Amino acid sequence: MSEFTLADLEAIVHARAHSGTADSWTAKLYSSGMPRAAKKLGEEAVETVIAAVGGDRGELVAESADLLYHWLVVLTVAGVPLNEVMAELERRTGQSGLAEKAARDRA
Ligand SMILES: N=c1c2ncn([C@@H]3O[C@H](COP(=O)(O)OP(=O)(O)OP(=O)(O)O)[C@@H](O)[C@H]3O)c2ncn1[C@@H]1O[C@H](COP(=O)(O)O)[C@@H](O)[C@H]1O
Repeated sequence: MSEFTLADLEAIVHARAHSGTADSWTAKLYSSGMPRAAKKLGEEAVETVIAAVGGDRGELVAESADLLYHWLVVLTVAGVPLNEVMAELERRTGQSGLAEKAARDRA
């Protein structure tokens, strides 16, 4: 099992985004701004869906990696730290998704 975490990848993305290096995809995408970064994220999301529906495990793993990487780039462009998303996920751990939806529907 890999011990590499999303926090590790976030640190790499931050460093590369601000590196100004010409041969860095991250730096290129970061400097092109949110519309381009978000478009890439959307493409990777669709490719992940296609892989999931297609039932190819290897493709699903590869597309999921593309998706998470591009999601971290979008968070970086937006200035949202991964930790903030993790805190929101942690906040939700006390409640089931169905209970949360029912509470919203009642409101
Ligand atoms: N995890 C990734 C990662 N996943 C995907 N990609 C790049 O994302 C780009 C777009 O992926 P696509 O599958 O859409 O490829 P494509 O179809 O050729 O792209 P388009 O021509 O459609 O834009 C490709 O250049 C991929 O190499 C990534 N680029 C970087 N990382 C991580 O970021 C680190 C720093 O990378 P650089 O910033 O490039 O140095 C790397 O060491 C990795 O850890």
